[in-house]
Amino acid sequence: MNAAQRPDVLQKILQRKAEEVAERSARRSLDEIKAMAADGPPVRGFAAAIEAKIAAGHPAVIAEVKKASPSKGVIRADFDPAAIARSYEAGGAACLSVLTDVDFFQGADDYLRQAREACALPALRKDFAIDPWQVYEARALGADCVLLIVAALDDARLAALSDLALALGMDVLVEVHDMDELERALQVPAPLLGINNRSLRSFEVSLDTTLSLKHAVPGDRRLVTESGIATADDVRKMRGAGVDAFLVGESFMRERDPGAALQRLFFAA
Ligand SMILES: O=C(O)c1ccccc1NCC(=O)[C@H](O)[C@H](O)COP(=O)(O)O
Repeated sequence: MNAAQRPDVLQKILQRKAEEVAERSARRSLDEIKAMAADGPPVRGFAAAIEAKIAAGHPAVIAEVKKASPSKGVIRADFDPAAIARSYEAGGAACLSVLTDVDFFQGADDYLRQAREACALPALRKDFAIDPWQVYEARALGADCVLLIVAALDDARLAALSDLALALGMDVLVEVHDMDELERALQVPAPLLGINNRSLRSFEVSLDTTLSLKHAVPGDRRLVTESGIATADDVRKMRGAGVDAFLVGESFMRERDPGAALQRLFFAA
């Protein structure tokens, strides 16, 4: 089966996610999860942390806590989210991204709690949000930002989930893969706009995805380039094109000390 014939992994993930939301919301009602969200720890400004780094003349790195992925299998067997978070903070990260999806990324809600509690960085809950219940759940877990993947949502659902997250005090990272999705993303008033360089069909990564869409991102959005950033050349290419915010997982996760790897890649003279 070639890449063009391969079913989009996102569709498989979304099918399973709908089952997961049904299971979780049967165990805990919307009213209960709303009450838990209201009791969540105070929000740390996620977009503000990115802007502060950039205003200080630095790249803003959202450093991902990622054990495994559909494209690569297990990336880091020796996985301690709290130690990784502390290492990222010491290495100069602006924010964390923590994968909580169980079935495809071997993530866990506890990884988000542990990573966030171990440091002062704001944290993105990296999951596949399709339902308001999950947005309340994210806040209850302590998330400071949620990911909304345009390819996973129709316009009405995208707007509703974004409005809800913002109303709960969180930031929203709206993620796109192509021009159609970018145009849809711009209907949502969220400042963080992620361009994911990884194809959901072939898993191929091309930084040209960011470079080819960048011109269409208005000045009031903060472009975050996501996936496949691994070398000094990648960083130079992106910064040369005016991209100052990065979401990086695998290349740090494969290093013994992920924060030292971040420091070398982004802050070495
Ligand atoms: O990482 C995957 O294999 C993947 C597959 C299908 C949907 C999403 C996927 N990754 C989520 C991400 O966006 C990345 O974890 C994130 O951008 C970091 O990418 P990387 O630096 O390449 O680990």
